[in-house]
Parts: sequence; C-alpha cells; structure tokens
Amino acid sequence: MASEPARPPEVVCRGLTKVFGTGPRRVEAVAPTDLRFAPGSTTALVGPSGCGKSTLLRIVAGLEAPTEGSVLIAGETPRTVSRRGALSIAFQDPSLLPWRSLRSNVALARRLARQPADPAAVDDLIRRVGLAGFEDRRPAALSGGMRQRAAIARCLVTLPRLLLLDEPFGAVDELTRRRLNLELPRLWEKPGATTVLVTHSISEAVLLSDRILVLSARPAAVVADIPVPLPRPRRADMTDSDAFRALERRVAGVLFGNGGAGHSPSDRLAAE
Ligand SMILES: Nc1ncnc2c1ncn2[C@@H]1O[C@H](COP(=O)(O)OP(=O)(O)OP(=O)(O)O)[C@@H](O)[C@H]1O
Repeated sequence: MASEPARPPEVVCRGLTKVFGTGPRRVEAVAPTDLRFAPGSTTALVGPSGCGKSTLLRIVAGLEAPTEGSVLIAGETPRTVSRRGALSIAFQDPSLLPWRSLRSNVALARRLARQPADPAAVDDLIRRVGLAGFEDRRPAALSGGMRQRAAIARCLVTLPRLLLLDEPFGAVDELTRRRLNLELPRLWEKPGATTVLVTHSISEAVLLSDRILVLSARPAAVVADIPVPLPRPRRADMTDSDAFRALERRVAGVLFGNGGAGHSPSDRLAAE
C-alpha cells in the first residue's frame, strides 16, 4: 500500500442515548452510555436481538445522530473521519454495486473517500482476501462468502483507522464463517485499526476480540465488560482450549443469566 497509515484512534462516546419516534411509536434504543475503545483494539458488542447494537454502531459511524451525547474519534467527529475514508463500516448485506466488477467496487471506495486511485493496492487486497482471478466478475457471479470477502476488501482499501463491522460474516454458512473468522482479521490487525464488531455469535466474539461488551435488552446498556486475554494471532485450535470455553461460558452466563447452562456458545442471541 502506498502511504504509511496513521495511528489507530481512541474512540470516546459520552452520554449516548438514542430514541426513535415519538408518542406511541417511541422506541428507546440506547440507554445513556459511556464507552471508550482503546487504539488498535478489537471490541465485540453482543446482546439480545433488537437491543440496539446496530444503532450504537451506526452512531459511532456517524450514520445516525445520537439523541443526546457525543462520539469523538481521536478528537474528531465521525463525519470528519469518514469523509477522508479513515472510517469504514461493513454490513451483513455486502451491498456491492451489481453493475460493477469486483475490482471496480473495491476501487470505488477510494474514490468516494477522495483518495487517489491505487490499482495495485486494489488488486493486492483482492488477492489477500482470496479473490484473485475474480477481479472482473460482477457481484452476482460471486458466492455469498466471496461477496463478504469483497465487502471487507472494499472496507480496507481506504486504510481505515477505525473499522466497524456489523455482522460481517452473518450471511454465510458456518464453515465459511469459521474460515473467514480466522483469515480476514489478519488483514486489519496487522496494519492496526481500532475495530468494533457486532455479532450474534458468542464464539465469534471470543475468537475475534480483545474485549467483549455484553449489552442488555433494549435500550442497550453495557451489563458486562469482559477482557479476552487470548494470544494473537488467533488459531483454529484455540477454540478447543479451556480458556476459550471459559470465556464463552462467561459471556453466555451474562446473556442468559443462568451461567450459560443449556445454551451452546454458538447460540444465536434471539431473546428479546
Ligand atoms: N430508523 C429506525 N426507526 C425506528 N426504530 C428503529 C430504527 N432503527 C432501529 N430501530 C429500533 O431500535 C431498536 C434497536 O434496533 P437495532 O437494529 O439497533 O438492534 P440490534 O441489536 O442491532 O438488532 P439485531 O440483533 O436484531 O440486528 C429496535 O427496536 C428497532 O426496531
């Protein structure tokens, strides 16, 4: 990649709240919340379905205004950081432009971030996500797992300092998901981005993160802040270790309130 990336930022959220609608349609999505994400760390947000995880992530991304409170990314607003491509967000639905090739979809991210074209960086990233040879294919000619890789490549091509991932591997089968969980984090861990990830999978949260924030049912509030002191890079065999299993049980215990008994760690968090 051409230029040396800047240091990953600290993210500070103060007194965030989010209320949608008014009167009978009023939905309180985020309770007053203070959050701090350390530079270069990966934090997973887990919580019951509909609790406000995506809303929180969208506020950090500047896509949604908080009702109250503020987000500062190394002292700047999300919009300022986003405008120069230093913040990227990936959604469960990769939303690639269907009429453009894979290469053109990835290259477009740099143009939108007003960064100079860098065809070599685009092709390098496509190769690193395992899609070499598919550069000229349109999204419809790629599998679901390939589209998710493409979306990650599109996110990373601007060298974001803050990476926000909303269920980025949610739409692929379990086997592909496990492979992507092991392969793709290396791409953003090496250059060092501050990363916040929303996931429904407890084992994915443990595998990917340095810290897991467990959120309550709506409105989202942090009910547990759990460090994940497993060495990096994470490897497939770690998921069988006692330390890994103990972390899964701890997260499940907070989520399900019974020590995690009766729930497999890969349970989708469907409780409302
Ligand atoms: N634009 C909106 N207008 C009104 N209500 C909204 C809007 N966006 C989200 N909500 C509501 O806010 C609440 C939190 O939604 P959010 O998508 O943040 O939850 P989530 O935890 O990410 O859910 P899931 O785990 O199912 O993806 C939900 O009740 C949702 O219906």
